[in-house]
Amino acid sequence: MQPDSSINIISSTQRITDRRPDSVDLWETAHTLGFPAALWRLPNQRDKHLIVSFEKVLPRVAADLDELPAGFLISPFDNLNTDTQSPDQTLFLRADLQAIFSAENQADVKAVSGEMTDRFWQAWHSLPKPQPEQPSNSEMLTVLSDAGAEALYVRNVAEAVEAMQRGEFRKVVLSRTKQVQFANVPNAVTLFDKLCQAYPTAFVSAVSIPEKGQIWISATPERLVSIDADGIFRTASLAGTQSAFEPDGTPKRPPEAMWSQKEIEEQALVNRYIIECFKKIRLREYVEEGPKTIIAGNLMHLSTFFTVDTQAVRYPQLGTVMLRLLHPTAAVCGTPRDVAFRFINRHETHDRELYSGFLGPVNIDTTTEGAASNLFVHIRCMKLEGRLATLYAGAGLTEDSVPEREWQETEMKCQTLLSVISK
Ligand SMILES: C=C(O[C@H]1C=CC=C(C(=O)O)[C@@H]1O)C(=O)O
Repeated sequence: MQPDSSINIISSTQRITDRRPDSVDLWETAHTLGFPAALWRLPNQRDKHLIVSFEKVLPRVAADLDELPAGFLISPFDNLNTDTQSPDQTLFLRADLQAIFSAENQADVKAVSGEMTDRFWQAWHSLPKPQPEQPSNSEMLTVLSDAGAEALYVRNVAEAVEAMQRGEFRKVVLSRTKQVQFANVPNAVTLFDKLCQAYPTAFVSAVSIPEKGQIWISATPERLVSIDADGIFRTASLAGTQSAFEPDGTPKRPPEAMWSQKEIEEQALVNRYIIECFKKIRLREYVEEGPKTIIAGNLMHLSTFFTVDTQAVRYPQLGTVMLRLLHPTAAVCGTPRDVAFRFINRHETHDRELYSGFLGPVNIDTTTEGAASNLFVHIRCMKLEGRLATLYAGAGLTEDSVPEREWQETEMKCQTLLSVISK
């Protein structure tokens, strides 16, 4: 595809200056100007991507993959398509400036020509010169104690179990938060880079939302909806959790993992939820693979993979339609969905905000083959507000759940980020 003449591109042969911007430069420039930015790395890929939106207050849009221009979506959990009161709650970062960084952190940048782009480059030129390496964050992170948190969580799980034993619903995912304080405001790009290195199979991202004063950072293992350049649709069900390590620290072998009946049932419910969504649109031509044990950082899960060739089934809008039907899946909400959603709202005392929503690039050229959209469930994430980080973790409950074990599971999930950002 030929680049548009109104887009200026810095390529390896065409530099606008003697210094080429790296991801920290572009992130910091966006931050200085109050522009939203998203930085991400797709699972099993090396290139990192960054977009900057020149809209300081992000538009709330319908998550329509067929209509939206290139950009990045990030949706709250509390964003049900049946909620007619506030139907469009997904935040959209339009790709006004777009950069791809190769493994050497060399940028190829493209941006639409105009006043805002000029302002951006001026601000970049005025950035203070790169500082020597900052000290690492180790020993500079304090976990803030929340005395009643465990007791409250355990009580809520016990109530959920009783409700499920009475037959009120089959599954619910209850979450909690854990707060940590950095001694100094951490560099989001450094945290992002550490996560990329630690978790090559995760979707790793950092999203800066200046209007909220928040940066969300995550390393999620859960794909929600992808449509690649050839029109291949992908989704997956993910549930069931155990440590990826033996008590002596040796890594477990995924094919030999043992799963309890509770975990098999918990994942089967997510699977059934996805199949029900296909049934609603009478789509039978999906390929289902699994369940298989997968590694997600320090943890293992059960996952089933679904693919559909949207060209073969002549359903080009499948991604958009399934996104509307799937979110929030039974991996973060429960079944039946609306009953579980109400239980969560009645029992969780924190606002989930963007945790357990979805996020990812839409209509972005990720390869030479054309534009693709890749949306993930926003788990294994934290919200950064200055020096304060709030980590979020949930556990899928069934009538067989043991409350204290579920609390332990959320602790392990918090460790996915904590063990990396504290190094
Ligand atoms: C809700 C979360 O994880 C979900 C995804 C995989 C396994 C899960 C579980 O075993 O409970 C959860 O359903 C989370 O990490 O906050």
